[in-house]
Amino acid sequence: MTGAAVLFTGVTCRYGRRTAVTAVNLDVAAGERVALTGANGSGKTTLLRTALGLHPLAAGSVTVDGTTATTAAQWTDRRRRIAWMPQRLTAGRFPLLVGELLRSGGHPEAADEAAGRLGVGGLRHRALHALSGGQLQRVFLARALGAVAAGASVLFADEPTAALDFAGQEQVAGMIAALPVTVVVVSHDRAMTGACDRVAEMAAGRLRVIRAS
Ligand SMILES: Nc1ncnc2c1ncn2[C@@H]1O[C@H](COP(=O)(O)OP(=O)(O)OP(=O)(O)O)[C@@H](O)[C@H]1O
Repeated sequence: MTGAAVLFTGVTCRYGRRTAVTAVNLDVAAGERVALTGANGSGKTTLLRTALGLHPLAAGSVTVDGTTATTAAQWTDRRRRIAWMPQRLTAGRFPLLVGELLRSGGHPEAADEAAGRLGVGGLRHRALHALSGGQLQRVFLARALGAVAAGASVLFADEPTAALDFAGQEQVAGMIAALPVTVVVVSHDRAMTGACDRVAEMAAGRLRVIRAS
């Protein structure tokens, strides 16, 4: 048992024979906001995806709210605990509408309300693959806010402001920082990293430095 809301211990991930993440240890306290930074390809996305079960662990463990995930039921529970904002759409041209994605977070009303605040409320009947990068990030955040309203205690966000205009960067960073959850956010945007308590920097798959923001 641990006091950390999210605990990475010796996390190592591989793509084939190539190691992308090496022995990462990171503990994130409940309610803390940690920004993950570092060079392109340093393993930030892979680290978050592993905690969500989207990429296998080669070694180490990840606990969320004190629990590990191995069985299918535990993974389902893990995904309910974590609201996830991916960097981009990885399901390709799967015919999913914005409204369907918003509902999938578990709290359609909260997601709809957030979509309205984020200026994408009118896009419910649009196919996801027909959105611009910035519109898609706003929809992902609205879904994540729905997931938080449905009970998620953690937000993982991968470059949530990267495709946004300046006003959007400020708005989204502010909305993420105001959430009453534990946050791990991959970002190089000052508005976002400045709203975090700590910055953890990765280099070549390893966690190099952790400092106060
Ligand atoms: N599906 C994949 N197959 C093979 N290698 C991959 C795959 N995804 C990522 N990699 C490699 O794993 C390493 C870590 O990638 P990752 O996407 O985790 O880095 P990142 O720090 O998030 O990068 P960025 O800042 O560019 O988003 C990189 O060398 C990348 O090329």
